[in-house]
Amino acid sequence: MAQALHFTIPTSTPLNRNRKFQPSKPSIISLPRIPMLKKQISAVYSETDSTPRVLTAENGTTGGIEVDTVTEVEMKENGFRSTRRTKLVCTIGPMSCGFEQLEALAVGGMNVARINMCHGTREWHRGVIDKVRRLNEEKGYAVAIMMDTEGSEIHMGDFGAGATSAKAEDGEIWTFSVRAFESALPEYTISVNYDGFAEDVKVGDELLVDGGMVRFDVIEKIGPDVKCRCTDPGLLLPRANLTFWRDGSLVRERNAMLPTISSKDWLDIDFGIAEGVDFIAISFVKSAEVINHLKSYIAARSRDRQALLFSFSFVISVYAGNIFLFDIAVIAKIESVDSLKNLEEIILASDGAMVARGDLGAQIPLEQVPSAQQRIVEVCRKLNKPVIVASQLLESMIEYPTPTRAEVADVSEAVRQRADALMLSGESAMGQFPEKALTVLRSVSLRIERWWREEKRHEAMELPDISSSFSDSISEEICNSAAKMANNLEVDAIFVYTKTGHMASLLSRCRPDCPIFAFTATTSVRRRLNLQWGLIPFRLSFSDDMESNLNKTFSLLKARGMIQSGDLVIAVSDMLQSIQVMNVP
Ligand SMILES: Nc1ncnc2c1ncn2[C@@H]1O[C@H](COP(=O)(O)OP(=O)(O)O)[C@@H](O)[C@H]1O
Ligand SMILES: C=C(OP(=O)(O)O)C(=O)O
Ligand SMILES: [K+]
Ligand SMILES: [Mg+2]
Repeated sequence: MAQALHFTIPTSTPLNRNRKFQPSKPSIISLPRIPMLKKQISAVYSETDSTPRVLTAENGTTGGIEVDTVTEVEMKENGFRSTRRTKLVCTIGPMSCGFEQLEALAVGGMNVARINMCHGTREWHRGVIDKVRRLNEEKGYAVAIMMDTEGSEIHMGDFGAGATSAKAEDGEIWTFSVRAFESALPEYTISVNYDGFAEDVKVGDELLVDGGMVRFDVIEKIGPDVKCRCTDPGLLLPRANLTFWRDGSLVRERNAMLPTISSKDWLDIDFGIAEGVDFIAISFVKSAEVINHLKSYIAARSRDRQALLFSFSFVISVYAGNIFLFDIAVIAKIESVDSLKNLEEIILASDGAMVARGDLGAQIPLEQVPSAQQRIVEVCRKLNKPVIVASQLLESMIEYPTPTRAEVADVSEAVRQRADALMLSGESAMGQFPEKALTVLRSVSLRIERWWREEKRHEAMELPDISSSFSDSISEEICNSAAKMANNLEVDAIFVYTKTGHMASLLSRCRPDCPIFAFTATTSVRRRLNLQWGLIPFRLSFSDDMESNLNKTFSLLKARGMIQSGDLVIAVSDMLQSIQVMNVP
């Protein structure tokens, strides 16, 4: 196959009023041959019915194009230039787990549904996954699923007997105990999940619940029980995180030696792999090692699963660095002192990161959280990994229907930093107003993005070369150039035809002014792209013939009223590494 960089370059200056031009003959810059593994996409797995299927441009499952119903409506109403670039993650809990509630969130712009394995039963988690799947299949959404592990840090247990919270008042004496309680807890008693707790704490230590939402002084130790006096009153919520401090420093004793992935987490991970979740988020990551370990585990398990599903000798692993079609992306949660120390190596090893400000704010002084956030977002952008800003974005909306001004300012700061995604936790899991909270994230994102775009005040970020092969370098250069051209020519959209999503993510990394339409042949890649800034993922079966791909796309999108004749588009593809500039015919 031709290894060429195709530039279809306009003869006249393209920036006239209606940005139309007469294309000249394409000028072709020849590059050395690179093995492109063109045939390897010949078989892909259709996830809707568990039967392997051959997808080609001619006999694709739909012959059409799949896109979110919400995106489609938004694009028709506001024009695609003003679609939302920042993606939204919602934690699902008792207030959002019904089918109608999930649908309302999907309508409201939820791109990823997160289930937190700290809470709920296996049956409950499976129920949520099934409902999201059904929503995708029946209503055309591409909501991805993120499973968030519990991790082995110290936390309180449930209250038992259906109690959902307890109030600790100033001066009250509470017992934190490692005993196993059969039924309801005695009054003023909290169970602790970590057996070494009673040994590790000392009289005089300060005990912080949920990073300081409630504080206690340790006053006495009696066997498995630790008696504490409340010094800062507040609400105790089930499974809240516990840290203890001595002489102003976080105590990291034997608990620092707890494995990042506990035995319960491994069971949950097996469950996530079996269910085919899109993302697994790992709590309290300390180093890159654990991420590498998990990734090779997932790869091995996915291969087993593939072997099971395919008794035929299809080639299903599609070359893209080391990405497989069944791969589950691993998200490193940055929420500890160690994760900040090893930030670059952790991000490099992961497929994305989360600024988990809840626990992070319990491990470093609160006033250091904003700069840590800025640094994490920046490192992720440079290394081309999606980043989620999480926790307390709209905390007051758990109880109230409108956010505080400060919360809106916090959300807009994350949008201004151009994080890939924002996340709701308690607001959507157990708050009174999940949909309203999502609406606030959506409208603040849209407004701030537009404001910054119109003012052209984004400082350009120096993006380092990240490719490890010559072929990848070509893709990277193409994407950097395409994004720059898109801004200079003020094009309406960038189209990217991508098998693995890699080329789409490289474009997203450049944060261009226009939206990026990402066409991919597989539902799982499409769902995964839903976490990345500025990407509008479509499922489309396409071939290696760019001309026919473009014609097909134009006619399908035009038929649905999503683009118009005359719109100016830049198209790039990872099969025929090329950039083309053209008006929609
Ligand atoms: N599956 C669930 N079942 C019950 N409650 C949940 C569930 N998921 C989340 N929650 C509630 O929402 C709150 C916020 O969610 P999240 O931030 O994910 O957890 P945490 O506060 O434990 O870190 C939790 O403290 C819990 O009260
Ligand atoms: C997102 C976080 O993790 P979790 O809710 O699982 O504690 C956090 O700590 O901010
Ligand atoms: K968790
Ligand atoms: Mg956390």
